[in-house]
Amino acid sequence: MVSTVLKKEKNPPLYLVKEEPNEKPKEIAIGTENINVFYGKHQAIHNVSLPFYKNQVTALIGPSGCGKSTFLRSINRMNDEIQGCRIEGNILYNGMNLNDPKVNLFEIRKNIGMVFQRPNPFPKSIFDNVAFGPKHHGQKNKKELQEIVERSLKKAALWDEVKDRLHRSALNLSGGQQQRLCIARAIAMEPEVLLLDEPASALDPISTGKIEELITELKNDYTVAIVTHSMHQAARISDHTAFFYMGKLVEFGTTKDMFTNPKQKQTEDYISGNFG
Ligand SMILES: Nc1ncnc2c1ncn2[C@@H]1O[C@H](COP(=O)(O)OP(=O)(O)OP(=O)(O)O)[C@@H](O)[C@H]1O
Repeated sequence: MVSTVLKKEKNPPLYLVKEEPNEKPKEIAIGTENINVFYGKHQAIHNVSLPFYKNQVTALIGPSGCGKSTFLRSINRMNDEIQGCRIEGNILYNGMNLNDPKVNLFEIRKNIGMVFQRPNPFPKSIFDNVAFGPKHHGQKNKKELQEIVERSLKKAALWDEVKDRLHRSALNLSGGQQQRLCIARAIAMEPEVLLLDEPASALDPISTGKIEELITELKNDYTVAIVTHSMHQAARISDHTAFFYMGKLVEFGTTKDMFTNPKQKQTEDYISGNFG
């Protein structure tokens, strides 16, 4: 006789979490070791060690002011641009410590690209925006530049929309297109790592959807770290999630574990909206 077990109907899940990442050996593309960041006397980041796995998306989440952007900016030394900001600790990449003052900042930012919250295209043509980085790194060959521009715009899922107006101003593009252009501009440098600081927060839902789809595609070629306020977004697109609170890393794990079985009470409170 076949017996049927009636399972109690569960509440619908809060977040649609993407499936577990492929269980391939996890190579670390870049990692931080005991990072502390200070703005003058104020310590914004406390002792954060975090791996970023190759070809995976890692989401940095946490309440406003917890230090997500500060931490993200330390990875490619963008905080160096802020007066009074000091970083301690190691940023390990290809056997180097990027936090060594001797490391060339130009090279760091070539390999570790960054896209900010507000799209910030240069007041130049679409073509010149994408070609800007390679030109400054010495690429003068016109044909090569054309190829780089086309390849980068294709990877940023923008080519079809702009291929007939490459020499018109980038400022006439929509906000969502401008943000994909900024991603194309970062990709043109052929980085290994892409740091995205709330790249969709200024965009409408359709453009946000396009950026999310794009990030999922980009991880085939790049390692992606993304700061997001949207936990739905983190759940949808990331493989790993790091939860920050008051400048400290509270928990890090696969996105599935973090959203379905968080280990720390603070993480659970935050993702279930019972924070504060
Ligand atoms: N340029 C700066 N100068 C001085 N303090 C700063 C600077 N930028 C950030 N801070 C401080 O560092 C702490 C962390 O800020 P940060 O912007 O990194 O947090 P966040 O988690 O990214 O916040 P949000 O989600 O609101 O963007 C805050 O206390 C903030 O006031």
